[in-house]
Amino acid sequence: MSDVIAPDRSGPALELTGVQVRAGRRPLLNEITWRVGYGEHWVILGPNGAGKTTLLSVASAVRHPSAGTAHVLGHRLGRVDLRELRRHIGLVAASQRLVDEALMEEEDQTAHTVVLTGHTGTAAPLWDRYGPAEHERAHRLLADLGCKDLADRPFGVCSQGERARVRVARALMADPALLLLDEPSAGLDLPAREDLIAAVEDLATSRPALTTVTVTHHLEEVPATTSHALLMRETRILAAGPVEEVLTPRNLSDCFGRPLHLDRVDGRWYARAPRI
Ligand SMILES: Nc1ncnc2c1ncn2[C@@H]1O[C@H](COP(=O)(O)OP(=O)(O)OP(=O)(O)O)[C@@H](O)[C@H]1O
Repeated sequence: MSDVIAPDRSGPALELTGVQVRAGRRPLLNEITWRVGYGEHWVILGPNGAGKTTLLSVASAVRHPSAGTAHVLGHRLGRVDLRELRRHIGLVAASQRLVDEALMEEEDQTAHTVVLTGHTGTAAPLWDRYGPAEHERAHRLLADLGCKDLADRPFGVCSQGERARVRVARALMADPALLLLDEPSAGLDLPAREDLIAAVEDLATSRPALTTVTVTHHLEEVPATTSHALLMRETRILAAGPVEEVLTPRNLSDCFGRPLHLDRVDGRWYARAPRI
């Protein structure tokens, strides 16, 4: 019998207790205690080098803590096959090569093909593994992300904004319980950013069981459907909890080390530094 593991929904989606991550002697994360319930939508904010991506690497079952315990989808890292666990986690990160985009461009593969590769979690398509149901699902996901017209377009000619939404569709192909987005709007122009945010907000409604964690540098990129926020500074959590309690001018000023004003319009946040 294979060791297939499934998300355990009797507890939280993520539970990190006293987590430390070191690279050599250098601490990258310290005393991280964090709990994410199923169906919650978190944003992680913090200055460059605070440890946000390192935290996502633990949450995505890519990295073990050096100390402390991390449960991901109810399974303790260190006691479970990480590759099996990662089948239930969708990760969209500009820094990671999840799909061989150069090969996709070279071979004129379509956006639909890129989404299909999410089914096998491979960098290139494995055609004998995709039946009519997978093809149909890839089309549906492109439609869900507001880009069904891209299905037959070569991925290589898609704009950065279109690629960003195709990557999210690809991450959803394996029907993950947890979707992690690391700076999904990086490099997008204003309309492309807004389209991506709208697509992520729609997911919160269309997939109520999906848990999401988004890392971003900009308050303007925080989806209105965000339920919780975590602020990091210098390897540690500064504040974490319901978004209305955490995203305050005082917390943000402490986090980024300068006075900041914060506005909220139609559910979205806008931050700016006052002129001194
Ligand atoms: N393998 C490693 N060895 C040594 N230092 C590392 C390693 N990985 C990350 N770091 C350092 O750890 C710190 C935290 O990195 P991380 O990428 O988690 O920060 P971040 O908050 O995501 O930053 P940014 O906003 O700039 O993307 C950085 O100073 C980085 O240089």
